[in-house]
Amino acid sequence: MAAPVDVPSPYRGVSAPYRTILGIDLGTTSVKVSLVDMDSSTTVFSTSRETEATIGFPTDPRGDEQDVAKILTSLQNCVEKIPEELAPGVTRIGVSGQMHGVMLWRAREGWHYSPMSHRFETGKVSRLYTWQDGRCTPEFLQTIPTPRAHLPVATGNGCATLLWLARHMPEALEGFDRAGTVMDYLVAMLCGMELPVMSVQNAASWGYFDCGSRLWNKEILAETGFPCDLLPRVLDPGEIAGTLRQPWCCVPPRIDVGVALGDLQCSVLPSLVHMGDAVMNIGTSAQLAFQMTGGFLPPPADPSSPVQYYPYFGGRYLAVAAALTGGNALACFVKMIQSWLQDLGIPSIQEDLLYERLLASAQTSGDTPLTIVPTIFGERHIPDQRASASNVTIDSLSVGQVTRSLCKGVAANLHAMMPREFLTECGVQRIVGTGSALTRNGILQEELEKAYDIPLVYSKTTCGDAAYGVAFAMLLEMQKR
Ligand SMILES: Nc1ncnc2c1ncn2[C@@H]1O[C@H](COP(=O)(O)OP(=O)(O)OP(=O)(O)O)[C@@H](O)[C@H]1O
Ligand SMILES: O=C(CO)[C@@H](O)[C@H](O)[C@H](O)[C@H](O)CO
Repeated sequence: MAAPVDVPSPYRGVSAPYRTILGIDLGTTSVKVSLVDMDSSTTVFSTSRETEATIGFPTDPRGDEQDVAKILTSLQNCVEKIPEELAPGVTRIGVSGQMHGVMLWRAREGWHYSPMSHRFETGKVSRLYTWQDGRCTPEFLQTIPTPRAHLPVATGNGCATLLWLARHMPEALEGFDRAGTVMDYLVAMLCGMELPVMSVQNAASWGYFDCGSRLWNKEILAETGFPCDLLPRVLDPGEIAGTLRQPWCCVPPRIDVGVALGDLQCSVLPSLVHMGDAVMNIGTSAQLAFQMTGGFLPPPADPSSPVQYYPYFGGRYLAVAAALTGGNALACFVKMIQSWLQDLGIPSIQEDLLYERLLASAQTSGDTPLTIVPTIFGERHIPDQRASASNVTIDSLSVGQVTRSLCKGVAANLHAMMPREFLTECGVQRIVGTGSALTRNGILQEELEKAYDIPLVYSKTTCGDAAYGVAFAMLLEMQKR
């Protein structure tokens, strides 16, 4: 292991206007960073970048893979934007991000640090096999052992992906001796850790993890030839994983870094302040979640149930409808229009402008009989279902009507997974809407309000960001100690 680099003079004895926690979210579409003031819990700086990390030709046609180097570059470009006067005040780092996914790296060769630029570069790493990866078909899932866990295993879950790779593409595992989510890799890199650690939240999202005993199902996995040595040690949410070894971009060294958390738990935490509230977060995917009372124990695994119980904070659980269909359905529509324009030799239109025009035409189109089921990625409880359109009439094909029915379809899909009646029976009286795919889309808001017909309020501040949420989680943890 390399010796820690000396603290450069700019970090010595500098006082900053705020003492802050740096929250990082490694999302599927974008990375976000938030500096949260420890006294007021407010955001004093935030920025984000689209990673454009998706690889065009994955190793399996049903796969969904991202380039880890692009994610790291986008993140460091964000961190470098932290204003000079705020950087010395960073006292802790919290990391959250896309759950379920898995990447591999080689110990001591997984990254390189440049003492000149204070930036890292990726070394010997695999691609990131994301939560949207579809190679573990229902047929494949039937051939793998039943886990001893309350969460069923679905395609895109880390352990299922590793099992698939071990069986069908063993060369993809060769040369690697470490694995984790991309967030665990980042934490290991920042802290110079020989072995990565993972939180209960992300371990549960990989499958084959028993939240009760906090143990991996190693004996079950070992029988299948699964490389159990790759499974990281598991910590509780809020625990410290290590210490930042070197100055990183503008962030001073020797500050604590928390074990990486799930984006789902972090994005709902700041908004779930009242019992009786549920949080609806729509980013690349969509989740509707509320907190179960202390002492609640989840029922045994039921893969056909659209509601699952995810580990939250302090040993509690969240009831969650985690739809694979969210902003990605609209993003797919936008990409389709752009590629049609290109194929037809018509000048392309900027993405943000296209969203603006589509949403404006849906605003004037009013209701429509056209029905779109937008489940292009299937859903975990119905993996074979794909998107479809019905009730297509000659006068329901305007761009505004198609956009509106797509939004209506995203709302209907979430409502089918966790309907209004389920929420009210569980005491939910209000929904807090967060996530940029929801807060930027007035049509989606209208359609959700119609579908749910219970008060829906929107959190337009950064409170709904997982980057803010993970910083907030660390702040709560510090206040407890
Ligand atoms: N200009 C825009 N106007 C409205 N919606 C947009 C616009 N640009 C992107 N979106 C929506 O936002 C979604 C991406 O949201 P976001 O950046 O929050 O993703 P993310 O943080 O990577 O998601 P997640 O946290 O789920 O991984 C896209 O899928 C798209 O539906
Ligand atoms: O959207 C994601 C990443 O960008 C996922 O991690 C989801 O937020 C979510 O964690 C999942 O669908 C819950 O099971």
